[in-house]
Amino acid sequence: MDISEWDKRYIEGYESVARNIPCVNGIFVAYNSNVDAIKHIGPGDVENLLRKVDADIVQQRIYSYPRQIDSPADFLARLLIAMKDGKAAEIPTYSTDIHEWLTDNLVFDEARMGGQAGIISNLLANMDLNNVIAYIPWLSPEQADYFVSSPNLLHPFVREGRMELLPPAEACNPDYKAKVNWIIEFNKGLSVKYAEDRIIVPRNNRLIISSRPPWVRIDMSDEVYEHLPEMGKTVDGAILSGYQMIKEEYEDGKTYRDYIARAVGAIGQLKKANPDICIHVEFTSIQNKFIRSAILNDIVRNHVHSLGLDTVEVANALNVLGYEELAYSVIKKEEDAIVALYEGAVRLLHELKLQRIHVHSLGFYICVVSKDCPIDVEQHLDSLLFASTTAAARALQGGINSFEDIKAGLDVPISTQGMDQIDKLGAYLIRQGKCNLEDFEKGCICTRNHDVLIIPTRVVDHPVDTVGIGDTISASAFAAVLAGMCSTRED
Ligand SMILES: Nc1ncnc2c1ncn2[C@@H]1O[C@H](COP(=O)(O)OP(=O)(O)O)[C@@H](O)[C@H]1O
Ligand SMILES: O=P(O)(O)OC[C@H]1O[C@](O)(CO)[C@@H](O)[C@@H]1O
Ligand SMILES: [Mg+2]
Repeated sequence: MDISEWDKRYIEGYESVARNIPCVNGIFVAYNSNVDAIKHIGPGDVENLLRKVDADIVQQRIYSYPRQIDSPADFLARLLIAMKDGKAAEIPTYSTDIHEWLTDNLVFDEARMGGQAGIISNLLANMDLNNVIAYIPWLSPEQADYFVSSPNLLHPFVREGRMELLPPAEACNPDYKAKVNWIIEFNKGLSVKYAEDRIIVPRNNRLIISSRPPWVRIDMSDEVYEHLPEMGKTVDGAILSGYQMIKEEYEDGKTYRDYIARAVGAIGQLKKANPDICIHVEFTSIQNKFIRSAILNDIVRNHVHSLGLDTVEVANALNVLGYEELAYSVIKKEEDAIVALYEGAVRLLHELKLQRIHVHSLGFYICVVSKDCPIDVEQHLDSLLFASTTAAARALQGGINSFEDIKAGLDVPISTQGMDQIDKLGAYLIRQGKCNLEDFEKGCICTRNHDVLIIPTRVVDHPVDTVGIGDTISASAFAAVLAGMCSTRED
């Protein structure tokens, strides 16, 4: 398909999802939500920060590649690395020192809802989904204020053994504090002078400093855990995220094993009263390879149906699953990186026994689905096109406040770079005899072992923010998949 044909197919995708979305009963969303303190850095900002630290130490830190932020030099090292490559990154910090240093030295531009579960809950509620049940283990009054106030977005609260669903502001715990992450957004073309070097940022992206205070636990109160089957019964799917915060060891003697077991138990509880419930996990950057591996092997494999992630995260996942070479080919900037990405997605689908894996990249998405996924390839294609439209609308407007807002995404141009990338993949697949030109051009490739959807996406030249666009893509696509399943059941 050329761009004008894709434009038409995009409208069909939007209309089909708009028709079907009302039949989704609901989605359960847990665990992570925080306040994102967003700073768009401009000319001179990084140089100012660099003047406050020892340049030699920053240089050493660049070489040592800190996987957690303990000092301003660690922060600047990871910021320079992210800016040089235009790559997204998320690095944890376990003390409040860096937060205080940033507050003293940078003024944030805006504070908004952050965390996959927070962003996704608001998006789904604003899309008018019938019923969004959000569960945030550390829901504080300040955090609750960032949730949209809407009757279709509720949070469980157990009173005298009975579960109630309440607006977040009524379900929060007044003793809890908000978790605040700093988000440093940098724009394509920004020039930064560093020692003898000059960095020119190749792509708009962001660095996240994820605060990990000791009270953040990926868990549930026993009461809510016991009532999960009740909640599972009322929804068609669950979107789970935040596992990146699991630590190897805790101050009180607990270990990652306790939290992994509980996470798997929670999925089991949701499935108890609703064996057909479809579970999506939104992956993210996980610096600790041991935890990354445990999440994939012990939570995702065998328990989860659908996984959403960006290209760096595909490489990271492949890396800990023993596919180091393929992981390297995904991230090195060579001609065949998209082929490696496709091969990697296929590997992950089968290795992790998923029904669906959705990889989002700038300019294109690749989704690989198993043969037993209950909707057909055209419905999968609709869901991806709908997700790209929703993401473009968010990048353009900074948020989605109603289903109607999504339509603006249809006016954002389809990325020609994305088209060029997928043409490379098409040439490879056709050469390998995996599909013919006609199927490839339609975006749907059916093979004996799985089906593959590949679409060019809409890219906004000057996005309001980039943080949270991936969450928007995965959640809107997943909601659309559920809508496809419900409409298929009703037919
Ligand atoms: N300007 C843009 N226009 C449209 N989509 C974008 C734009 N910038 C980024 N994206 C999409 O957003 C995704 C970012 O996902 P990810 O790295 O997971 O971020 P986050 O976790 O913050 O949501 C990219 O993979 C790309 O598909
Ligand atoms: O790992 P954490 O602290 O939950 O942070 C997740 C981060 O990812 C995002 O959800 C974007 O995907 C941010 O809004 C948030 O700061
Ligand atoms: Mg993401």
